[in-house]
Amino acid sequence: MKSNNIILTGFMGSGKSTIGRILAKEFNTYFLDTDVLIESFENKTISDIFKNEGEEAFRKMEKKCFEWIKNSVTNTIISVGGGLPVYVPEIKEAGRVIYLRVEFEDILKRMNDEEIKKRPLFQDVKKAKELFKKRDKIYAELADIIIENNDLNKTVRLIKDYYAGDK
Ligand SMILES: Nc1ncnc2c1ncn2[C@@H]1O[C@H](COP(=O)(O)OP(=O)(O)O)[C@@H](O)[C@H]1O
Ligand SMILES: O=C(O)C1=C[C@@H](OP(=O)(O)O)[C@@H](O)[C@H](O)C1
Ligand SMILES: [Mg+2]
Repeated sequence: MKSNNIILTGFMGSGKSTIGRILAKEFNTYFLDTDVLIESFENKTISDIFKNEGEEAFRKMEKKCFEWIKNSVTNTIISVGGGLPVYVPEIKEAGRVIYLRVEFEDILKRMNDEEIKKRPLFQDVKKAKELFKKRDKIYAELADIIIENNDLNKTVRLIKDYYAGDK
């Protein structure tokens, strides 16, 4: 299916959900966030899923969520959880993939306690840094475009310009 979706990937805290919401307004189109979808499908928070059912169960939910998106969603801005491309490498089948890249040290600066609390895999900063190093290459390999997301407005403008050039 030719979907016209735009998929935002990147590490936890790189700004996928924030930028996705803004882009959907700018493009006057729909917005989906896989974490929000999973929480709603399961009627549980991500933290509770990790705590009570474990990461493997969460990855199965992500895979199911992705399959649904791939088969049913078009013309939508989709922010995916930071781990999804690692476990669902066929992500490109559902749309154009943009990697929102931010250096780990900069992510750390923008994450407050509340943001950290929501993310089970960000509880140990050393482990999160190791995860970032491993995933950075994977995100880059699976992306159609890589954007250094330091300045929110600049990122939105770059993505808009990129799509304007497409038409
Ligand atoms: N340039 C930026 N782009 C997007 N979010 C930013 C930026 N700078 C700071 N933030 C903040 O970073 C935090 C994490 O953003 P979020 O969109 O939830 O990330 P993700 O969905 O990638 O985990 C939010 O509190 C957001 O307001
Ligand atoms: O990187 C990961 O493995 C995860 C990222 C989270 O989403 P964000 O990238 O929006 O924080 C969420 O899906 C879950 O906590 C696992
Ligand atoms: Mg998010």
